[in-house]
Amino acid sequence: MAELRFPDGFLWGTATASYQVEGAVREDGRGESIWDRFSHTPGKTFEGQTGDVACDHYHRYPEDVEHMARMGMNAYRFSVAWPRIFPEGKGPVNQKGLDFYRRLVDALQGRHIQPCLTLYHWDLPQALQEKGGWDNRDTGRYFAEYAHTLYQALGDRVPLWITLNEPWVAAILGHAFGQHAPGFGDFPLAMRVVHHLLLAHGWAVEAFRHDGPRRAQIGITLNLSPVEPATGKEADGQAADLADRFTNRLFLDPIFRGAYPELPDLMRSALPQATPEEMERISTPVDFLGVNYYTRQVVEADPQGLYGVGMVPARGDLTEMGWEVYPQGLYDLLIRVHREYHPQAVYVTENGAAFADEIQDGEVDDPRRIAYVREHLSRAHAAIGAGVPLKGYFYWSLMDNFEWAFGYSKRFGLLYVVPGSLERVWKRSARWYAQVAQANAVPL
Ligand SMILES: N#[N+]C[C@@H]1[C@@H](O)[C@H](O)[C@@H](O)[C@@H]2O[C@H]12
Repeated sequence: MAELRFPDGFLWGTATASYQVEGAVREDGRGESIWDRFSHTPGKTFEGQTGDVACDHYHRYPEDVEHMARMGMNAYRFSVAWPRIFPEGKGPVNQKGLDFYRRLVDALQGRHIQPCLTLYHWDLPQALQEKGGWDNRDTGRYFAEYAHTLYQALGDRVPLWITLNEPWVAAILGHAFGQHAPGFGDFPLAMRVVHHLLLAHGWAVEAFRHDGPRRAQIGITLNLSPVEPATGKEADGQAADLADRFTNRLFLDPIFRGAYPELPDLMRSALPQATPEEMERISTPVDFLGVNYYTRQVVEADPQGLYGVGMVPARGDLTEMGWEVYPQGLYDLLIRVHREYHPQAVYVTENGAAFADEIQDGEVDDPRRIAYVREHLSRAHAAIGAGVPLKGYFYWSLMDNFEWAFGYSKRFGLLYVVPGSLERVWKRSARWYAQVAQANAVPL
């Protein structure tokens, strides 16, 4: 059978995030997070749904690890809930919180699954939000202390460490558009948060270099997407360039080039005046870049749009999120970041799709998700062939979970989670992905 073989040692995993899967939000000393507060605020999430129980991964993780092992996964990307470790964001460590993640890492290692740990996937301790949150530079210092605590506790048992997940989303959706926690609609605030998140990243990498685990690696995960002009008109091209600067380059440039990209005056003036020392800190070298890829952006010049940029509505093969299925964008993106930013290594830390999955007689047939993953993996394989140092792929997500403001209405998982019982049911895509992982090859 024709197949695309991946390099030996390629990581095949799935990804989740603490607030989206764990539940147990009041258990074993966990403090409140900004997502607890946001999801319990009327009108913020689909039907007022919250992550209070989510997938109950906090208690069911042994079963979930067994599912991963049966799939033949050799890696698992998860995030640590900062409020489980420091209920108030700083101060005394909550030992029971640390113990949970020690048990999870033990279970993964027991099944030869490499842990890939994300330090921050948006669930900031509410106590820090009440001191200004990411608008307060001190939060970045507390983040570095939190990171250092985990380096000491889990060390080399975790080979891959990610400082931040999608800081653009945390900053912009959470502070400019109000669609995510903490729910502000203040663009200058959002730009200060961009800078403070980058500083937090730099301080955490420095702490890692100073006395973190010796044999492990650290990186950051960015949400990236190719930006294309709707037409060949110069104005649309300029709009695409600006959208690229405001989304992709806003983080890629500081981290890999030590400087922000050129931005429109209004946008630039909202960024704090960064000192050379701060930019050096932010661009402390990382071992890898995590890429979260879902779709491309098509934009046009639009005087009514943000900074004159209008998003062209996606057309064609759409997911339940309304995103265009565009596998070629993964290839284009991987080639671009490789050629322009030269990361030592790259992982696809998230790629996946929500479709209208239905369970019938205990079966979930999801051919569109199989096609989605097969097409994206074929582009990933081509990128490797073109020289991109791609070392692994994490499907988003292991299981259906709390999709932020969409609640449980969007199903991304390979495992179908039955409402109420929370029973996990393998979708057909789970069996297909298991074959890929076990063969280290994609069947064509
Ligand atoms: N939406 N969507 C799915 C997925 C979300 O569930 C993750 O938490 C984020 O890291 C990223 O946005 C991608």
